[in-house]
Amino acid sequence: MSPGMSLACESNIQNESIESEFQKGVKHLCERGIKSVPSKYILPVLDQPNSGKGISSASNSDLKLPVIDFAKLQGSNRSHAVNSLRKACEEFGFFQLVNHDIPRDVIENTVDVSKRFFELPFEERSKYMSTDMNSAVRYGTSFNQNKDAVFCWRDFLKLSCHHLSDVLPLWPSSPMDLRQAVINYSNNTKFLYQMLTEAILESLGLVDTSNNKKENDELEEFKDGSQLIVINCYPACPEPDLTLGMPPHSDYGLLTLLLQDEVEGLQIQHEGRWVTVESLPDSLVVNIGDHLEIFSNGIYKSVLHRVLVNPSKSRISIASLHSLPFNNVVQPSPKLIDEDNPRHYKDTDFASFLDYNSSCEPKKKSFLESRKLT
Ligand SMILES: O=C(O)CCC(=O)C(=O)O
Ligand SMILES: [Fe+2]
Repeated sequence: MSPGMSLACESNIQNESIESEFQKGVKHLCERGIKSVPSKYILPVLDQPNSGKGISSASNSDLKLPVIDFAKLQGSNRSHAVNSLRKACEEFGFFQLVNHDIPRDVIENTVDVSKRFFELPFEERSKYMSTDMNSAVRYGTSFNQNKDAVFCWRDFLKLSCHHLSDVLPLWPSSPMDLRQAVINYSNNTKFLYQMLTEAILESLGLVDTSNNKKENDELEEFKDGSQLIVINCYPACPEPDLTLGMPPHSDYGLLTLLLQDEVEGLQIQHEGRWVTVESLPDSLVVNIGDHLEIFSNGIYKSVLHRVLVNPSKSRISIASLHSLPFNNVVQPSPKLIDEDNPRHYKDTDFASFLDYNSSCEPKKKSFLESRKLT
């Protein structure tokens, strides 16, 4: 072998071992004391958070997400709250949910145990690493670490909650209280999801509320859907202007309920601007996913959002993603289609979303775009 070839081999081996280090996640990288962002995480200038690209960042005082009071949605005279919900879903695709009734200790325990999970030694966390998108438990990094050319500044733990008795033994056994804390949290968010779904169907005019009857075939199907808990960890980043915690994306399912800690970072796209979502004490952030945009035949929008990282503080968020049962077909509600409002989307299902994700680098709303009828 010529000396030149041997050098080329060595640098390939070096590149491969650096690549495999990145696969271990951002927390692992930070624990090794980096002072700058490695090139693997540096976005092309136009995709960097402050590049503009025709979209400016609004400050918090500028614009706020609508606030929906869950207690009022549950009351007997709820038509005003249902109207506010409809407006929030039409105009923002996102809202803050207050008075949601999840006990404070359930929330605090979930955030606390999530932080402790990410503080475990890498060897313990890595037991749950899997590149299989269908795995019931998956510890990973970036957005789609099998495909992303540039990595984002996020590690995550995904826990499928469906069917709980089958998947629970697969969830991390350490920290010892993780399973119980996440079960409590997921039961609470499932209940909220079910109540919100009922109110959302009502806001679309799809539930017969006369005589206190709540009749709707879709309601039962929605209520019994799938649930995935995603715990996101965004370590403090030495150069936050060069990278993102999550790239602009929309969520695939029906509804996402998000708990963020006190560190802000989430931004949503609204009227051509990036709007920072305030961290309101005791609230949850709720957003419409692709499936609900399809089901509502485009009346409600699944909105692009992204996550900025912080120069000094690590951030935790916990997303509860709700969708239809795995094999169900998602289609625009026939009741929302008529001559004036033709069908805007093709049928889809969760499996085709996964296929799409495994076959290409997910870019922004491309899955939803692929379901649109022209
Ligand atoms: O961390 C956040 O604030 C947002 C997380 C998110 O968008 C997601 O998990 O899909
Ligand atoms: Fe999201």
